[in-house]
Amino acid sequence: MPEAVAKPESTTSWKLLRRMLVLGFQYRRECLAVVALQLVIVGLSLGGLGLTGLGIDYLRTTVDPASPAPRWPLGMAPPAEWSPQSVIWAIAGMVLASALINAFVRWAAAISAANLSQKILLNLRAGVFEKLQRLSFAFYDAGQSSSIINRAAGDVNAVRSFVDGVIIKVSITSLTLAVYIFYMLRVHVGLTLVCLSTTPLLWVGSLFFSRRVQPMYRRASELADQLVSLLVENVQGAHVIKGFGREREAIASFEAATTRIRKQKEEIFWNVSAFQPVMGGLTQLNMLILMVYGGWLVIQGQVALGSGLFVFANLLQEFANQVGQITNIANTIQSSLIGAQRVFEVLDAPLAITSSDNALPLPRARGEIEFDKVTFTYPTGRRALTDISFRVSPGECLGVTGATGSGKSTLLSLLMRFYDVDSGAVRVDGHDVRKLDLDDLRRNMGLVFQESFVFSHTIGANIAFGQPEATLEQIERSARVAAAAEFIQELPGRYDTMVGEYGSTLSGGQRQRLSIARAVLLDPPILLLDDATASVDAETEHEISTALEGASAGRTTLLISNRLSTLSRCDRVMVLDGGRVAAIGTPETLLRESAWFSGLARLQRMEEIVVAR
Ligand SMILES: Nc1ncnc2c1ncn2[C@@H]1O[C@H](COP(=O)(O)OP(=O)(O)OP(=O)(O)O)[C@@H](O)[C@H]1O
Repeated sequence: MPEAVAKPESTTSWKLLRRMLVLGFQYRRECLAVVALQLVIVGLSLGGLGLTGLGIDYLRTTVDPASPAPRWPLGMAPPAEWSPQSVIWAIAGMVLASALINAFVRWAAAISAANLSQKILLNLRAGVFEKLQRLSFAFYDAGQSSSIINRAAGDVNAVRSFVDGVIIKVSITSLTLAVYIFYMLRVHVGLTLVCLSTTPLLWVGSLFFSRRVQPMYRRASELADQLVSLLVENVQGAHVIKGFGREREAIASFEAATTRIRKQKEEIFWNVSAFQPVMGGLTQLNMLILMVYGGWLVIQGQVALGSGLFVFANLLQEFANQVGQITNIANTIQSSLIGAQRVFEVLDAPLAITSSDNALPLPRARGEIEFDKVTFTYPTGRRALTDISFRVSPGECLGVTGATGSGKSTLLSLLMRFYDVDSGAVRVDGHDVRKLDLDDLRRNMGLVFQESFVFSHTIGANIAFGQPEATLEQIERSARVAAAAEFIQELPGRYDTMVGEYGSTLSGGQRQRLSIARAVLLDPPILLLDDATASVDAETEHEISTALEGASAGRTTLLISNRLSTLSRCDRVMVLDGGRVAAIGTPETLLRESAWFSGLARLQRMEEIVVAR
């Protein structure tokens, strides 16, 4: 079965949640450290608050000796000879000390939370990137590259936020709420129960909110994909856009895409911002209850003014803040669920093309190639090859020609095992490629693509891409074989010259020769050349043909081309037509026997005559 991006419906939110909890469990030690520090912060805040309440109670008895005496905790009662002013100074000093320690612990907590975030992000990105490297072409055919880029860059952030924004926050919030409730119950049980009676409404509200915004977050991710896709297309196709004077339309479509994102974000924002005041309003209701009922309890002498009502009011406010966090947490859960789904789709995509457990090693192939009744259909359902059979002997050069879309490049993809055949077999040295070790198989082949891809690195690093440890001497030798040495010598930094992104500072012919040098450096027994001279002028064609001749010497070569001059250098030529073999033989035989080949020859001779005139 080809790899494809799994359907979103196949993964329920519960399954995703469970998976992310498992992921969070991997970081349990770091999470526990962050939670522990937060608990110290809560403890210090409560300590400071309790001390302030005590100070108020002390002041009250100082002003009105008939009022209830403050209850000093842990034998903290000040010596009788201390003046009221000294006692207040002592209490204020302790409040300040606890605030300073609190600030230090907050700093430590922020650092450990940031470290944890980065660690998770790094691991997730590495995991996704590694998987992307191992996935075969069927996966890339099925998913848009921009969506894949977004998953590795942005969505991993959403998954990370589940650990630090949900798991840790839920732990902190629930522990903090528990501590607050315990403290409030100690002040007065009845007052606590009455004030917190509105809390279930908050939970129902959160549930409603999360159901409402989940589809909005999913849509926002899709729109972000579309924007990246548009951006990539516009940057890569900048020449075409300028050439056709379509800048205005390009700008308009980009603006439309950003507007769609803005509107979607606005919708999310409106929902979040409407939800927060509603939740806030509910918690303020508690304050009303506190003033009426709590005030009565103070008048009755059942609750102290400072360590009772004052502390309680502050706790209630903090309680409301913590409950307000539930909105943020619900919000983060939604966005991270969507992100997680998209990241896990990549991580879970099955690897369709892998080495089997008992794969045969192939250190160095002799170079025999055989296609035996091969039929192949792309994952999109497009049949590309039907019942193809041919053999290439070691050291032989087979030219492959045929109309566009006749299946030439597909032959190379099957040889490299970018895809597996539907039926029949592709063999190298008599072994079915599916039975061979995949790395060994690919190491035995040098591939030059139709579109040569050059990395934004130095010329030398581009040639040594398949063998980074290659010496400068080896690199120079490969460049000479590929007829690239001459133009490289003329570059300002020679082999250390940086080439622009996608090789934009090189001509098409130069890029092709770099690719040939890159393939030659590996010294592969099999060379696969995909239409290297397709879109170059006669002079460059000559240079590339020279390069190809040098490169293919002593190797089995499959050379795709529609140029007669290139094909005539091959031992035999195969003509493909609609994914089938139409003819195969020496160039001379084909000139007589293949209508397509003789037609090609006629056409190109006419071209030469026109050029000569
Ligand atoms: N990744 C793909 N997914 C689906 N269909 C594909 C894919 N690549 C190629 N095809 C289709 O398979 C058929 C054979 O394509 P292939 O690239 O092998 O032809 P080709 O002879 O090399 O063409 P050209 O000379 O234009 O490069 C074409 O009809 C093409 O549209």
